[in-house]
Amino acid sequence: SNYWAQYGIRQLDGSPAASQKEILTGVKDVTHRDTYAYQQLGENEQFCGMIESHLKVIFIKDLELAKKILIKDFDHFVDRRNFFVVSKNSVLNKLLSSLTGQEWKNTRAAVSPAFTTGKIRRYMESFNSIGKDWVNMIKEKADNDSKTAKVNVLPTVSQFTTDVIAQGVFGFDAGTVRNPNSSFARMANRLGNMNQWKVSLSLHFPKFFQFFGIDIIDMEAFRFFQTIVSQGLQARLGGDTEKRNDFLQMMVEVKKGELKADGNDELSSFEKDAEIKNENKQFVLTDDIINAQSVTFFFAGFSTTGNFLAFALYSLAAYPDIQEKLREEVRKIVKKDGTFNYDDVSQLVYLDMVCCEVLRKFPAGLRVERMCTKDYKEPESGMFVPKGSLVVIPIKSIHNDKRYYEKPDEFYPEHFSPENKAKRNPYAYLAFGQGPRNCIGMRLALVQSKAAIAHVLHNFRIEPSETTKIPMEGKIGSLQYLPPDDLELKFTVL
Ligand code: HEM
Repeated sequence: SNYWAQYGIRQLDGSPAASQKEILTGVKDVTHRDTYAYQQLGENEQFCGMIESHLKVIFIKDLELAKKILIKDFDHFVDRRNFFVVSKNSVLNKLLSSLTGQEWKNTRAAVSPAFTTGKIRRYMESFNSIGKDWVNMIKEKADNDSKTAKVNVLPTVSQFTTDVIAQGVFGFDAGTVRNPNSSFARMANRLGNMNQWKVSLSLHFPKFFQFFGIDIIDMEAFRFFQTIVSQGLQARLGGDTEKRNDFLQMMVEVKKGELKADGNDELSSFEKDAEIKNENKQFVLTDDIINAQSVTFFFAGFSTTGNFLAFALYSLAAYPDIQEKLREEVRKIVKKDGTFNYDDVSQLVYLDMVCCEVLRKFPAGLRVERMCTKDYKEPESGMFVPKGSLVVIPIKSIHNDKRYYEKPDEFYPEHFSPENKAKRNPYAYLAFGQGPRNCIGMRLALVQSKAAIAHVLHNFRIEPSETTKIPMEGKIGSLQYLPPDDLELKFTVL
């Protein structure tokens, strides 16, 4: 049926790119349809309608429309679809990424100060100490003569990210770099790496999952972290007076009204507004909400950051000249003891260009999605978005559009030179989404990853191994873009 015809909107059928059967069997993902729809729409077609199982979708191609949805008329598009709607577990519905309406606004405002650069600075010490342990662990694996280690990239980077989360969120030394089988690491992997096929099915048949009470996440792992968080919170709220530098500590400070953003400039105007609203509403940050936000790190921050690092190391191995240039930059700021200073790392221009280019080519999230919560009419384009429909902004297609990027098929950090960046429409770069509901962990993810890359490049030359496929193709799975499981690289001690 042609649902969108009643609103005078062109309806596009995405099934030539991915049939319902291919999607349900996990061979393809709805985002294959995004790529197809993006190509089907003409230069001047700004959007179209699509149907995705039970969802009515408005698919956006035009960046001005994207801007209206993400910022100017955000009021109509506050919510995201709830990935965990199928779950019996109410705490999952309290994740920042799933919350809706006013409750989302309050929670976002309450936890935002914990994600400003001033607060992330607190973590730099652990990025350095974990980074050094990590580099030493890789060195121990290197062959005595050739000084080369073959590294299975994904599990290796996740040792780093696991310890960083354990330390940064829970103030807990998980020791995964030293002992890759730590129970914290096993549980983090179980929680962070969801069964893609199950997730994909749940998106199509939420009612079925609800009816049979099927959980899409690993509940045992989930309870493991809930227990750690509850105990940590109680200790910090109770007699534990030791000053800690972790997320739980900041949440306790929020609860007591002690945590403020360190320079107001760092908060977006939305966050400032929300902060004021928040005081009026007397929003109470309950232990349940804190608990849920701590677990968010695993869903929203764990595999995204690990995958980003894996893609970054792969890109540097595949482009030795870029690697060399970056190593020179990194070595200018390394301190005698092999660590890095927060401000120095943040100011490296080429490192930032390389990271942006990695995220342009390999965006962890393939779409920005917003649920329309009240009917929306955009007068210039004639676009009408009925309440209850889903707006899709295709990140990967926009990142590969020649109109915005000179050499979309190449790995070309110059796309993000200060001059090129200044010339480009900012909405053409959506790796972390945009607007009030963008990625709250962006700064944390970038600083942590930049520290990891700096430690690796200072100590190793990275090269493809015999088994590394060039060019690498990412795997597409339930709205995410993932590196291949068997990505292997050679690390040679310098
Ligand atoms: C390279 C790593 C990462 C990438 C590429 C990434 C990407 C994204 C994207 C595309 C979104 C959707 C934004 C939108 O809808 O406009 C998002 C949301 C989110 N991210 Fe990240 N992310 C990363 C790391 C992290 C980390 C480390 C955290 C730590 C807590 C995090 C927490 C979140 C949360 C909580 C949301 C939902 C925000 C809300 O609904 O208010 N992310 N991320």
